[in-house]
Amino acid sequence: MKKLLFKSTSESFGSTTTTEHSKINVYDLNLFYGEKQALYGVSLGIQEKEVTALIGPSGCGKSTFLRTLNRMNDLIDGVKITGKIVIDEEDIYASQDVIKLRTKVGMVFQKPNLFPMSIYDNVAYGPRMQGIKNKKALNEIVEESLRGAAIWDEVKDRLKTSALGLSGGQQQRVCIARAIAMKPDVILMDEPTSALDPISTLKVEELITQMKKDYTIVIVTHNMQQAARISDKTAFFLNGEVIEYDKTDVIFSTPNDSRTEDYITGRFG
Ligand SMILES: Nc1ncnc2c1ncn2[C@@H]1O[C@H](COP(=O)(O)OP(=O)(O)OP(=O)(O)O)[C@@H](O)[C@H]1O
Repeated sequence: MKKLLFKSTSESFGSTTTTEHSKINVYDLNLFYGEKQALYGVSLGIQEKEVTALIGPSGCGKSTFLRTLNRMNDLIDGVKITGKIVIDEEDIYASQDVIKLRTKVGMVFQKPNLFPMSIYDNVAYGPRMQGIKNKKALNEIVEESLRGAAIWDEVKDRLKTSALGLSGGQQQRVCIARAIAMKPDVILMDEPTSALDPISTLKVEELITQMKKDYTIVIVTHNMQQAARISDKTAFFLNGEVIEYDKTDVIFSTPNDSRTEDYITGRFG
C-alpha cells in the first residue's frame, strides 16, 4: 500500500507515515477524463472534524479530487479511476450504494443552486426523498438544519416564501442547511464563497468554523486568506498531484516545497 501523507493518531506530521484512523483515506488515486489524466497518484488522509483546504492554480485538479470523494465524477462520461478511497473503513468505489454515500458525504457548490420552491421545501427536499413524511419530524429537521447553517433567525418568518428571493449569501447558507438536513458526516464545498460579497463570505466562513465540531469539511478555495483563516490542514495541488499536505500554519509559514512557497506568495497561479 502506498505511503500516505499524515499520521492520524499522533501530532507527528510528515510524508512517510501510513494511517488507519483518518475519516477518509485516499490511496494512489489516478483519474482520467478519457485519455487525459487529471489526477496522479494522490494519497492522503483527511481527519475527522477538521477543515481541510485544497488549494492550487486553476486546472490543477482540486474540484476533480473533491468530486471523487462522493463519486460525483461517476456522472461524467469516460471517467476512469484507479486507486482506492476509504471512508470509515469502507472502500467507496467497491460499494454499489452511491445514494448512501452521497447522503453521508454531502456537497455544496460554488453558486447557490436552490430549487425554485420555498425555503422550507428546499431544506425538506432530501429528507422527504428519504421517505420522511411526518410533518412534525420535517419541521424539526428544517429548523435544526437552518439553525445549524446560521440562517434560522433571518428566514424563520418567511419559510414558505421562495428561496430564490433571498440574497446570494443567504441562499448559500440555505444550501448548507439543505446539505445538513441529510445528516451527513462529511461536507464537500467547492469554492462556496466565490460568488459572495465580503460580508456574506465572512458569515459563511464563520459558519464553516462552527460546523467543524460536527462535520468533516473539505473545501476547495482560490482564496489563500480563506484557507489560512478557516482550515486545519491544507493540500497544495499542482498539475494533478499533491505537492504538499500539512497543517495549514506550516503550509503558509514554512512550506517544504519551493513550488508551494511560490504559489502562496503569488509568484505563479
Ligand atoms: N468533465 C471534464 N471533462 C474533461 N476534462 C475535464 C473535466 N473536468 C475537468 N477537466 C480537466 O481536468 C483538469 C482538472 O480540472 P479541475 O476542474 O479539477 O481543476 P481545478 O483545480 O478545480 O480548477 P479551477 O480552480 O479552475 O476550478 C483540467 O485540465 C480540466 O480541464
